[in-house]
Amino acid sequence: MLNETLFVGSSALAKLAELAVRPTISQVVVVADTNTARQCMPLLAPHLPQGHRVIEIPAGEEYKTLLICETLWTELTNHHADRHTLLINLGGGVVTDLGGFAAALYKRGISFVQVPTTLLAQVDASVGGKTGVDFLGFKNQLGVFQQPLAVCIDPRFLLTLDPRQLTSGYAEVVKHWLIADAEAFARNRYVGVLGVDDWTPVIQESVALKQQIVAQDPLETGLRKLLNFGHTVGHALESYLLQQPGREILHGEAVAAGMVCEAWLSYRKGLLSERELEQIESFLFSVFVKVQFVGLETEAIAEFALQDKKNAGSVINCTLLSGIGQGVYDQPITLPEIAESLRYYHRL
Ligand SMILES: NC(=O)c1ccc[n+]([C@@H]2O[C@H](COP(=O)([O-])OP(=O)(O)OC[C@H]3O[C@@H](n4cnc5c(N)ncnc54)[C@H](O)[C@@H]3O)[C@@H](O)[C@H]2O)c1
Ligand SMILES: O=C(O)C(=O)C[C@@H](O)[C@H](O)[C@H](O)COP(=O)(O)O
Ligand SMILES: [Zn+2]
Repeated sequence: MLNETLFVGSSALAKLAELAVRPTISQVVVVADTNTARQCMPLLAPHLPQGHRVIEIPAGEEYKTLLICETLWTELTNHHADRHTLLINLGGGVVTDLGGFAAALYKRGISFVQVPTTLLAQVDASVGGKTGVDFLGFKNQLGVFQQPLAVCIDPRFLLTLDPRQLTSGYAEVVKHWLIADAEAFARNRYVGVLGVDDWTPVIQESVALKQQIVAQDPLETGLRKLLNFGHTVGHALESYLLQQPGREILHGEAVAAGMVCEAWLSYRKGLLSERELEQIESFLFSVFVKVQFVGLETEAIAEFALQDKKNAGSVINCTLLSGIGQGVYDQPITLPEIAESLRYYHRL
């Protein structure tokens, strides 16, 4: 069962204000990163109760770690935050993942509200209860499923977002189309990154699609693995490049590359037609910059997939496509196949 309450639109923060003054809440603590503390706090602040505290963490994927959780837990402890504390996570997927995880563990669990401020977090990361941090260079290696009290999505936060970050978030929107909405893909495939003034309908559609899947399988025993399309190869690429200073890429950029590789694997396994593969590739390359690596690196990148959470024993399970708008999960693939898909991507 999902118990998260979702609000999308310019009244979402007013809903948060109502939640934050519940008499059962002892104190309100906002977690923000250095950028969202500066650029997003002005929109949120009028909706916060008096006496709230703000804890700032450094911005960026390299800080989605246990060490930063410890600094957060230390601050909470030093300020006598009890079990009735409400944590408000104000930021992109790094803040919502880490803040949700930290809330789930502090005193065995305190309530938290997600206030996502990037497109990626608004269409994906803040919804569905996956929280966690990276560990030993592997993405989200430590985490829990824990639903927030609410998710409050105000698209006005996107006004200060860097265009590269906006495009990165768009990858998860496209992922949702490819696994479950052929009509939306067909409607948008000649458009490029949507040049819309109001992201509200795009966010609403994407979130509804994700919620529909999560509601049927919140703990990812089966169907939810559809939401991981592009991530077996995408996370491998993201993790590999994260370890190489100066070559880091954004999560959505990695997922976009991963979707090309996994669409090609789907084609190679006879699940996807050549025409569909070509449509997916040409759309993705029209929107996302090509991720740079050399052919010699493909084996080392593929190795990261050995830690993918969908795996069972030595079998690497991937989510593939049996058509545009039709994901299929638990498709076994091998390390050489992953490396080959990366070489295919590299040659394109
Ligand atoms: N839990 C999930 O279901 C889920 C889903 C998808 C992705 N993720 C995770 O999300 C993370 C990526 O999230 P992201 O792409 O939001 O990155 P991010 O959280 O690093 O945010 C990107 C950058 O934008 C800045 N920023 C955020 N909002 C801003 C705003 N409104 N204006 C100006 N600057 C702003 C941040 O400070 C940061 O520098 C990855 O760690 C990924 O694994 C989780
Ligand atoms: O919500 C989900 O389920 C997803 O898989 C969404 C992904 O976009 C997201 O990147 C997620 O954090 C990946 O999870 P992981 O289990 O592969 O770490
Ligand atoms: Zn993702």
